[in-house]
Formats: sequence, C-alpha cells, structure tokens
Amino acid sequence: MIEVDDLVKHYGTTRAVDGMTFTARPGVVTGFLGPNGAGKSTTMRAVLGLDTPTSGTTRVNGKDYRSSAAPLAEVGALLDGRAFDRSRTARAHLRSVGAAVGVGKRRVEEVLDLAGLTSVADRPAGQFSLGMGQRLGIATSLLADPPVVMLDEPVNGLDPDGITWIRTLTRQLADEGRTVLISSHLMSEMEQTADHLVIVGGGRVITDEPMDDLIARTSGGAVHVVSPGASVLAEALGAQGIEVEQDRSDHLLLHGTTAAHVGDLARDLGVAVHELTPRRKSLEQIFMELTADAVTYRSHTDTDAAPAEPTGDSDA
Ligand SMILES: Nc1ncnc2c1ncn2[C@@H]1O[C@H](COP(=O)(O)OP(=O)(O)OP(=O)(O)O)[C@@H](O)[C@H]1O
Repeated sequence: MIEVDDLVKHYGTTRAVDGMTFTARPGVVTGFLGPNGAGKSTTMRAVLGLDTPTSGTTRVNGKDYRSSAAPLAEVGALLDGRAFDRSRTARAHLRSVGAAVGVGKRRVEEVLDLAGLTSVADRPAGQFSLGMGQRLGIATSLLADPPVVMLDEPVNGLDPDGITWIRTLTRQLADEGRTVLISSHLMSEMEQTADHLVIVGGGRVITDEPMDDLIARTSGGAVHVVSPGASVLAEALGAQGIEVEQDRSDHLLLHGTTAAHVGDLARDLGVAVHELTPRRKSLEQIFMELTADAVTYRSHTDTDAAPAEPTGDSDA
C-alpha cells in the first residue's frame, strides 16, 4: 500500500505538490493522471524518499520508505527509464543490481524473459531503443519481487506490443496482490489498464475513485437506441418523464435511464431493438473536462473539445 497524506512540496516559489492525499491499495492498478506539471513525479519521488517534503507524509506498507532495510525488495520503481550505464549489457546491468540486492542469476534470467529482452540481453543498453530501455527499467524494478510497484510513464516509447505487455504485466502484478501505481498521459491506454484513478492538477487531487464509477458518474446515464419502432419507444419513454432526443427516424438518445430499462420496455411493447448501447464518455474526454482549470502548459491551438488521441471507444 502507498499512502500519501497532505503532502506539500515547494521548489522556491513553485508549489509542485500542494496538499496531496490518496492511497494506492494492494490488488488494484491505480492510475495516477494529471496534466504536465501537476506534481505526479514529485509525489512519486517523495514516496521513494528522493525528495524531502515541505510538509505531509508518505508511507509504503505503513512505514516511512526511507527507513526500509531492503528498499528494492519493498518498492519496484521506474522513474527514469534510462537510468543505467549505457556501456553495460542488459544482463550485466541486471546482474549488478541483482548482486546489490541479493538476487541471483536465475532471477535475472526470469526478469529478462518477463520483459521480452532475452534475445538482446548481451547488447549494451546504450544501443537500446527508448522502448527497450523502458523494458529494461521495468525489468530492473521487478528484480527483487517487490510487493509495491510504482511506474512513472512506463509506456513512454513503447510500441503497441510493448503497451499491451505493460497492460498485461500490471494486471498480473495486481492480481498477485501487489500495489501498482502507474502514471501515464495515454488516456485510452489507462482506460484499459487502471482499476482506480487518482487524477491530479495543480499539485492536488481532483478525483480519487474507481474507473467505472468515474465514467458512470460523469457520463450522465445516456443510452443510445436504434430501433425500427423508435417513435413508439420514444412516446412511451417520454410518458415516463425520460428525456428523449430523436435525431434520425430510427435513432434515439435517451437521458436519465438505463439500457436494461429500455430493453425491458421494448420487449413489453413488442418493439424490435437493433442496437442498445449505454453511452459512456471516454476517459480522454473526462480528463480534459476535469483538468481544464489545472492545465499549466497549454498550446495555443488547443480547443475545448479536442481529444488528441483516437480512442475509438468514446460512444461505444
Ligand atoms: N527539481 C525541481 N526544481 C524546481 N522545480 C521543479 C523540480 N521538479 C519539479 N518542479 C516543478 O514542480 C512542478 C511539478 O512537476 P512534476 O514533474 O512533479 O509534474 P508531473 O505531473 O510529473 O509533470 P509531467 O507530466 O510533465 O511529468 C512543475 O511546475 C515543475 O516544473
């Protein structure tokens, strides 16, 4: 478990973290999201004792991480994916970290395999692509089999195969009962990876809740229906006080109801339904709305409704 309690970190006049409180729990993949400069990396560094808080506390499994006797066996962290000697091979790098933390060669081979690096294990890490470097960083973080894993932007530089690998790996780590805290800017990816979200802006928590709750809460209970009997359905639903939008003769958009209710009503009325879809907002849309006031660095071409990333799932 990672506990962050009223954490404050000032750099001169910059309030990098301004009263951050949240808990990342075991068995759950917690997504740590926020615009550039929101304070995510500073918080992660504070948890690892790499930054001294101005005030507030952080704890790992109930203790101050700085007092840990075996820190790498307690938290596996990826903060800077390129933090290794570039002239060393991946295998030599892992063996040297392994020797420092009391982990043998067999475990090195296991994490090389886990990270998909076995075939390039004897190449100098300096020749690695950004994605391979990320894989090596993650392999290093898992060497000592830690119960807590904290990854800052792990999918940076990874190709689709690597992104899928991170998704599967983080799920597996959480299913094994580990605490997994992962920051990312890729919302469509986080939507598929995280169970729980801590969204931050301006050094503070904006929302801290399960992903499904956040999406349901902010999507407003809309349902999309395609039916040859749309008008009959629209009349019956309207009579129940449900707000109905009919944009095409056979398409309805309903607000303040559920797919189950509409499906049951259609059955009672003997109306065929060809599509019945709860409308959910994409995490990208929700993130943009929640953090609009907290964005420090915004390009001049940004618009209010501009999911930059194709999610393909916004209205599914
Ligand atoms: N060592 C430092 N010295 C001075 N200012 C810093 C330092 N580290 C971070 N900051 C500032 O603190 C704020 C928070 O930075 P931080 O890197 O924690 O944000 P972040 O959410 O991780 O951002 P990003 O998504 O861009 O990585 C920023 O304004 C940043 O410029």
